[in-house]
Amino acid sequence: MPTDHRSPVPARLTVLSGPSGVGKGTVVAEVRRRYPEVWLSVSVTTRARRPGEVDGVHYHFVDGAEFDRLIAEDGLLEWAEYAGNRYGTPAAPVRERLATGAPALLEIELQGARQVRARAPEAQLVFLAPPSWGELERRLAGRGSETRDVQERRLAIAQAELDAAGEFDVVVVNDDVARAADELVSLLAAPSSERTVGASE
Ligand SMILES: Nc1nc2c(ncn2[C@@H]2O[C@H](COP(=O)(O)OP(=O)(O)O)[C@@H](O)[C@H]2O)c(=O)[nH]1
Ligand SMILES: Nc1ncnc2c1ncn2[C@@H]1O[C@H](COP(=O)(O)OP(=O)(O)O)[C@@H](O)[C@H]1O
Repeated sequence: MPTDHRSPVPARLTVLSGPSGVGKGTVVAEVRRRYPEVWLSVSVTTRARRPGEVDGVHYHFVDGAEFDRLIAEDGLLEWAEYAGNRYGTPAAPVRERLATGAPALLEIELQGARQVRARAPEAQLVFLAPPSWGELERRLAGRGSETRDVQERRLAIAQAELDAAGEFDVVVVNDDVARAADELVSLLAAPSSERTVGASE
C-alpha cells in the first residue's frame, strides 16, 4: 500500500490573537476548564517568568542563545519580537498534533498570526477584541503584572493590532468571558471538511 503522510482526517489549526490585556489567556483558560482536551501550543519565550508561571506549562522560558538556536534549526513555525522579548511556536508538536487529525490552538500576537497565514493558509484566524478601548486600558492596568512603562508600550502596540482585526477570519468580542469562550469553542469545533492540513507543509 502506498504511504500517504498526509492525515486522511482534516484537522484545523486555529490561531487566537488580540491585544495584550484583552483577555486571551482568561478566555483560553475558561475553554480548557470546560474542555481539558483542547490542545494549546506551549510557546518559547525570552521574556522573564511572571510570578505563578510554570516553565513548560505557560511557556518554555529560554535565553536568547537558545532562541537563536531554535530559529537556526528551523524549529519554529513562526516567531516574533514583541515589546522587547521574543516569542515563538515550536513547530514539531503542532505538526504532530495535526497529523493525528486533531485540532490545535495557538495563542500568539499579530506578526506571528500573519506568518501562520502565509505558511498554512487553511488555518483559521480568530481575533479577540475588547468591548472598548477604555475597557482594554482598565484590564491591562487591573492585571497589575506590568509596570506602567510596559503597559504603555503594550497599549501602543494594541492600537496597531486593533487596526489589523480585518485581516482575521472571525472577530470575537470579549465582553463576557463565558460568552466569548462559547464562541471560541464553537469555532474550534466547526467542521473543517474543506481544510486539510498536510503534515509536510
Ligand atoms: N508570535 C508569537 N506570539 C506569541 C507567542 N506566544 C505568545 N505570544 C504573544 O506574545 C504577546 C505577549 O505575551 P505575554 O508576554 O505572555 O503577555 P500577555 O499575553 O499580555 O499576558 C501576546 O500577544 C501573546 O499572544 C508565540 O509563540 N508567537
Ligand atoms: N470578559 C472580561 N471581562 C472583564 N475582565 C476580563 C475579561 N476577560 C479578561 N479580563 C481581565 O483582564 C485582564 C487581562 O486578561 P488576560 O487574560 O491576562 O489578557 P491577555 O492574555 O489577552 O493579555 C485580567 O485581569 C482578566 O481577569
